[in-house]
Amino acid sequence: MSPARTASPDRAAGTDQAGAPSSASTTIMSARGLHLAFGQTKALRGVDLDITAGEVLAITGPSGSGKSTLLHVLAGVLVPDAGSVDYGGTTVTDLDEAARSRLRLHEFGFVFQFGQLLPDLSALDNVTVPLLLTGTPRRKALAAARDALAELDLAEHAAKRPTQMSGGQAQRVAIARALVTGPRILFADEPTGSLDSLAAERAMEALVGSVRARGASMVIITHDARTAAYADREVTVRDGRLTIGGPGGAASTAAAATTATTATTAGGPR
Ligand SMILES: Nc1ncnc2c1ncn2[C@@H]1O[C@H](COP(=O)(O)OP(=O)(O)OP(=O)(O)O)[C@@H](O)[C@H]1O
Repeated sequence: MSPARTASPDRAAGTDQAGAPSSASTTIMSARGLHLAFGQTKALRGVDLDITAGEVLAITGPSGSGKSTLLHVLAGVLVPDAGSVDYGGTTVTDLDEAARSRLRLHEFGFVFQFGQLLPDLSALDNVTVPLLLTGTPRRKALAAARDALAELDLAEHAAKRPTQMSGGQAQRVAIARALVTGPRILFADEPTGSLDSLAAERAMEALVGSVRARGASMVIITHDARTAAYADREVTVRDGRLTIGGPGGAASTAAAATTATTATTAGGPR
């Protein structure tokens, strides 16, 4: 079993790692005192943030304020100069690149603005890839990928390559690819930024609906108020600091827990 797997919070609903009943507001990721500079540019200047199991958290803020940097540090893509990120009892920021890579592959999912699908592969093969990387046998991986595509209303497009689909369809393939491994946290960086408003709405409905149906958490960066409206909680980054929204305030956590508990597969805005 890889360190990434041992880092996972218990996947059985209702228990924590020690087997005790978990409250609906269990913190699954906790960041403290994050600082990161790129040369003279201080992208993060002391960020504290908690992510609760089952919550959809929007990170908003002006261009260049540090949103993507924060998301990449939380997801173990970047290592901060100071501060720590804890996930399920593992200090992500202490792991080496190989262990962080395993963690990303097994525990996290990623959706980016421009889907970043492999252009020469069909939708089905694109969604199958992460499962093959985690060691899932090919036949099982293909079946799971087909299910994920069907869930996003893409069954009839499975054989198409990304260039043969609309932007919205391709982005939904990217969502299926991010969800097919069953991530506990999905990190989405402007996932609808390249889409027109109708396609963006459809993609967000699919994304939030699928995340809630799985009881996963999502951290979503967005400039768009309509996208942020799907979140349970919103924090704002300015000049590398959180200016609105604390680590995971009681009121917002309770709201997120309520939403997670009562969530259906419908993913409409608040
Ligand atoms: N790899 C890098 N090298 C140098 N500077 C960087 C790098 N990545 C980010 N920065 C700088 O760090 C600051 C924060 O960037 P970041 O991408 O996190 O902002 P953002 O809020 O996500 O912006 P946007 O909304 O425009 O995507 C910016 O000043 C940016 O220019």
